Amino acid sequence: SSSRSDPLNIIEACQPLNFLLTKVTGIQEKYNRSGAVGIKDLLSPSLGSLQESVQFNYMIDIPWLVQQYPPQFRSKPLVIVHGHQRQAKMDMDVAADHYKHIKLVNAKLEIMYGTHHTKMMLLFYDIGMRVVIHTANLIEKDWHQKTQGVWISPMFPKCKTASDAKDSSTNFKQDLIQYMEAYRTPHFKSWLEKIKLHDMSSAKVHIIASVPGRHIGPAKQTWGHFKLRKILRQLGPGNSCKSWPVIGQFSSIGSMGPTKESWVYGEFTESLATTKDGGASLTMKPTLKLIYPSKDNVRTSLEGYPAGGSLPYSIKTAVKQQYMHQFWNHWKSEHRGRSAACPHIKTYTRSHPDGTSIAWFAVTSANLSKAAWGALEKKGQQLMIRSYEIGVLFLPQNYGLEKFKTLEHASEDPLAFPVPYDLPPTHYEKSDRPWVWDIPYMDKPDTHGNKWCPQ
Ligand SMILES: CC(C)c1cccc2c(O)c(C(=O)O)cnc12
Repeated sequence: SSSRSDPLNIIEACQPLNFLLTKVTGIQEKYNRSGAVGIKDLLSPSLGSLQESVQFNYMIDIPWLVQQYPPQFRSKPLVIVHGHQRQAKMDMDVAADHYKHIKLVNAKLEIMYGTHHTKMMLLFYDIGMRVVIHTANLIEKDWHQKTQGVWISPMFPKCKTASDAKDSSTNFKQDLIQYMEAYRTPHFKSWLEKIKLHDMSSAKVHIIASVPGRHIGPAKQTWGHFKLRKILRQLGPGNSCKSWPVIGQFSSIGSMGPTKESWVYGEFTESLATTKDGGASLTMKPTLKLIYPSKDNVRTSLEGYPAGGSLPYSIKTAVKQQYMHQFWNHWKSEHRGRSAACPHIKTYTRSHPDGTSIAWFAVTSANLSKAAWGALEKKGQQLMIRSYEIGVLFLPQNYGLEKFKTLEHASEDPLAFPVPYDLPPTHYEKSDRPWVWDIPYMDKPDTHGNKWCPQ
């Protein structure tokens, strides 16, 4: 249909960046009408005649997920890739038993505390396939009143022979195949054969992924923040951006070590600050700005304190890293109407100090943690990663540009980048505290008049 709300029109209107936010219940419709999708839009018949799909995720409510598929696709073969073990794995097996079209694949997690965070959909149609890389769990509340990110590929045409099925200039297909091969599971054999028969030359993003392991040699640059460093070294901004702040935005924080140089303002910032051919560590490190909801951002959000149930920053970790306070900035998204839609999206970017342009942008499942991005061990010889993560990196030259203007400050430019939050970021006040999920908040009620008493 020709209506703007038809899912295919939403997808086509967001080309060539194809970066969307999820629809939010309870904000003005104008902020959901363009640049936003719901899960039913992504699975809509108007995007293609679905034959089968693969859902990679962390939290999956199987009955709810099945209901998000349109009736005519609801019994097409569905593979769910998850990382649950022990009781949670058994619970998944029981839930899936009720559906004969569903098969479960259990990702190997051989390093302690690793999780399968990756959120990706492989949608196979009659004429081709789409890849969706996003940040939302497959549970209702992740698609209700949060800010989530979605990158959706163009339709990748199915080819008759593998030689017709080209890759993109960003090696998207090769990197997707390499990521799936890293699961080392025979269940992926048929999917990998199918993927190889698709022409992915239209993909304009780079894949930045993580797989569990102690990666050495070339593998050290294949995953995590060293993959980002490798791409930025080859194709990143020039030295003109040396003074531009690097920005991280996420929904959880791991243990960063005893000082800022231990990891976050050490190896991690060095990767975010990498420029083409110029050594990031040779000259001064740029300002690091971290966007994470304050206690008041959560209290005044649409969900109220319960939004904090998806912001699992623990007090025992927070007390060990008070030095993080210098980096905190509010969650603020006035220009997208989402200041009250707590972020579950994770993004990383490098922005001009005035916020009018950015040098690159990444959206990913990876929070601010060594488990997700990797941490150097053995005198820098190996990069240890605990979890599966996947994200996409947008570089301006893949769109014929030097830099991206930001949509917030250049609203008519079709190539202006739709950054999900307001730039420049707003630093916490002295009295602000980062949201911590396992301590009580009894002083002020939230938007629903409730307090927060976790136990
Ligand atoms: C601490 C763990 C169990 C947790 C709590 C709340 C929300 C979480 C979440 O949203 C993810 C994810 O999205 O991958 C992953 N772990 C989450």
